[in-house]
Amino acid sequence: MTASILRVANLNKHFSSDKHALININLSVQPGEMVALIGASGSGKSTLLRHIAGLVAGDAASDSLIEVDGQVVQRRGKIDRNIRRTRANIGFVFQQFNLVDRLPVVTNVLVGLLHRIAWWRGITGLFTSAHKQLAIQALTRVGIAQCQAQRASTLSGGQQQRAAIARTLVQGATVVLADEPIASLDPESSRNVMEILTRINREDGSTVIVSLHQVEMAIKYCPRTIALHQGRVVFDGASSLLTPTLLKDLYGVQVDELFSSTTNDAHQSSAQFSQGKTNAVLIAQAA
Ligand SMILES: Nc1ncnc2c1ncn2[C@@H]1O[C@H](COP(=O)(O)OP(=O)(O)OP(=O)(O)O)[C@@H](O)[C@H]1O
Repeated sequence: MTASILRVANLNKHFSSDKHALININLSVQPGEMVALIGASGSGKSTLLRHIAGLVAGDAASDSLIEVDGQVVQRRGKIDRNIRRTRANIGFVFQQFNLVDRLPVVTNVLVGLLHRIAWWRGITGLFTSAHKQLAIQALTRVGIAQCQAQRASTLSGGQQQRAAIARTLVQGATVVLADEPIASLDPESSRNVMEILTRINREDGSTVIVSLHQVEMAIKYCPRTIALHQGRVVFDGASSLLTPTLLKDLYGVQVDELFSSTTNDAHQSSAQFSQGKTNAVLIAQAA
């Protein structure tokens, strides 16, 4: 059996005594999987992704462990001291793109190399022409090479998100964590970004974990879905098993938040849903 590329064991996170944001999370992901993380607002999606990237430490009281590609990210609430090296393999795509507005797109993409090149080149901006070629290749793959010299602030939201994905490409990340990458995009740009993530997953074999509000996007693009509800994993299985009945069981009235009413994808998936069966595995629903 292949070793997991991501392992999360016994992860708990309290932000305060009455805010238990992640409750006993256990999961593993195999190399090359494309996994959706769904859940209503506040269910813990961002918090979980930030723990996986080692940006936030879990509760010290839990016997927790997060490993990416065999490297410890954090254990028992302590970020590993080799986190910089581990993070070089983890690309993070944010909802708000996290580009430097006043810098050219190509320079923003080159930031992805900072983990891999001599520190003095990074701080002086002395990237080699081979580095720049790499950045342009990445921009070509995401379809915005023509924007390379523009300031990031002049791009549309969808283009900015594609530049952010190009940054993870030059980084050579084996695991891409995308935190609601389409939440602020129009339907066409959303589809575009999801298609690019799918291509990276299929062509490069990168493992992609993408948090989404819209369940129809999870079903369309991700073979596996992990659903969170109030900090707990309540479903982990094939996305095709997610039916309206199951989602209603899992989320009650909050289920409406998981469907976008305006996109074609939403209409297609409701039709697809009405033919579906409710035979999925529920996890910890009673807990
Ligand atoms: N730094 C923090 N301090 C206190 N509480 C926090 C902090 N970060 C997150 N939380 C709380 O933890 C819970 C999970 O938040 P999180 O942002 O992970 O949810 P989410 O599923 O990503 O939501 P959304 O879809 O709205 O982004 C929420 O109740 C949130 O208010």
